[in-house]
Amino acid sequence: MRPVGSKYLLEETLGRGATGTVWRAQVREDVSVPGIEPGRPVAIKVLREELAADPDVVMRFLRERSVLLRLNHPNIVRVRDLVVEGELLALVMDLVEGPDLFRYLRGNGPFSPIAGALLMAQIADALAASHADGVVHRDLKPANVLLATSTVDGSEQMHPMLTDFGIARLADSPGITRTHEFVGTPAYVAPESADGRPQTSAVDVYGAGIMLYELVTGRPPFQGDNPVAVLQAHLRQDPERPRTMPEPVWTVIERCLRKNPAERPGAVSLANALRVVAAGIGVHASPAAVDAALEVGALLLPDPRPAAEPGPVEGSADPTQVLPAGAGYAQVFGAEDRTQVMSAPQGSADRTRVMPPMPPMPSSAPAAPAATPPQPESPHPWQTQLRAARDRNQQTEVGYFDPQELAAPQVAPRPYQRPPQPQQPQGPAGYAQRPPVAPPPYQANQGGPAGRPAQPQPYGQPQYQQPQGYPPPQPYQQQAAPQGYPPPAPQPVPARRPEPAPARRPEPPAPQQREPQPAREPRRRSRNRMYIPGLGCLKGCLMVLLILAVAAAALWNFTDLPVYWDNVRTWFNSVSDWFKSVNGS
Ligand SMILES: Nc1ncnc2c1ncn2[C@@H]1O[C@H](COP(=O)(O)OP(=O)(O)OP(=O)(O)O)[C@@H](O)[C@H]1O
Repeated sequence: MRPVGSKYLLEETLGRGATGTVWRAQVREDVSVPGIEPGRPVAIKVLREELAADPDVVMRFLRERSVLLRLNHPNIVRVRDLVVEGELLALVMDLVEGPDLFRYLRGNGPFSPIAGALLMAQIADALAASHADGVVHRDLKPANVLLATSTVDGSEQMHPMLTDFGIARLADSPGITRTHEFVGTPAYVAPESADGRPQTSAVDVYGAGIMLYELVTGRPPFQGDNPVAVLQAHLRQDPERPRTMPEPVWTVIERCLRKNPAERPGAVSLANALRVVAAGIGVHASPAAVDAALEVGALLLPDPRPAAEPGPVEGSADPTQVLPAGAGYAQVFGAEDRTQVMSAPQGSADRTRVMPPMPPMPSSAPAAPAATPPQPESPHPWQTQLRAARDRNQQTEVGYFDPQELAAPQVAPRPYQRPPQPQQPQGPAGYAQRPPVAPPPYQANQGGPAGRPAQPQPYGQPQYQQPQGYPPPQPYQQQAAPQGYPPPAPQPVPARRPEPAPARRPEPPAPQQREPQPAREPRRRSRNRMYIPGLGCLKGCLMVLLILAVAAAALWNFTDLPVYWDNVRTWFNSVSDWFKSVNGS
């Protein structure tokens, strides 16, 4: 066993990411660490040398210590200790026995919409708690959700736990990232992060929307040949509703993926909405639950700022990590942004900006004032690290882009500012009137129990599993992609996945500020679809027989065939008569 710091012994590697290596470890017998029972194994994330050698990262590490240690929620992996010793930076966490969600998805295929919604509801709970504490995750993705498994009454249960809080921000240091780089994972990066606008907790809600889409379909909504293409898709493309996705699930995803962060729901309302959706799309959902699910848009309000928000923590080293009690935006904006320790040019935005200049977006996102274009710099050694061979393909990236392509920077960043304030309710105003709803529309493929309670609950593995028809893990397999970015996944929805019954209400119209798109006619299908093996072959055979019959009739009527046929019969009769006469004699 390898010692790390003076208190821990590393046992074995659990995995490696862009920011460090995670080890299974133990506390030395002769020391005691608050919160860690003696003998209990822990997970230790040893940050990469580049990070540990960066004085700015060390400074952040120390400053954010109290915040990271304070995050305490059933769906957040608890950080127990931060080690800063010599050249070593490490986070000591609770050890989670179980796969991460990325691996689970790759091995088991997508979740049913109900299971996906309930899983994301728990992750939204975790986000709500951290946002209330002023902490934005900034790197939400399946690889950062660990599934704690336990056996209850003989069945395996899973419990999602969000990890890597604050790590993206730690890595987002001037010594590590440079003017044209960003920290994040392109498939999950919010548009405002991609083009350098200020980031708020809405970036996490965007990431949650991407994740929900991926949980239910098996692939993220925006893909491209390279990171820039993916980021451009985040900025410009509207996500497309998959054919098989229930309407309420799509409503939630579409709202989370709004280009304008102010139009996205807060994490609290997202969690509530997801539970309402899960309760209303099951086979046995009551009409009231179905109705509620179809009206879920009305629940997706921007951050409602619950009354029980914590005030500023006395003595907090980094006030921007903590929500000022009762403070509005003006107060936060008016305060000096102490997190801006980066040596960015005056007036530049968060250095997480990376995108090349984009034409004005169709969304209502506020236009950015132009500023001095950043100066070119040579690639940082950190990039070399990122290009190194990895055993995973959902790496957090520090991207580097041609400065000529960069978008003009904007106002100073507020990476940890208050989440968006409540705005006008984003109710169903923008949606078509809902026609009368009869029976639950998603009965065809939902297996949820009747009236599933809208509350967090442990997930049994069977609930999540989509045992049939999921394509093998090609969508996630590493392909030749620059900088280790996950390659675009193939499109197919699992072939044998049952489809939901046709939607009972018209497609909601595209949000007002989006580019007009040709309306897609919902595919009409019989309500009682049944798959009969060999039906296609049978139809083909019948068709061939029909053609032969028509051809024979035509030959008979329009050619001399009857004459030839009479001749043949005559010859046949004379031959048979001859045989009879021979036999008779
Ligand atoms: N607390 C933990 N308990 C058990 N395993 C963990 C824990 N934290 C991380 N791991 C495992 O370690 C591996 C690497 O974790 P890490 O967070 O570095 O990966 P990552 O999220 O893919 O990296 P990055 O986001 O930096 O690209 C993951 O596969 C995860 O399963």
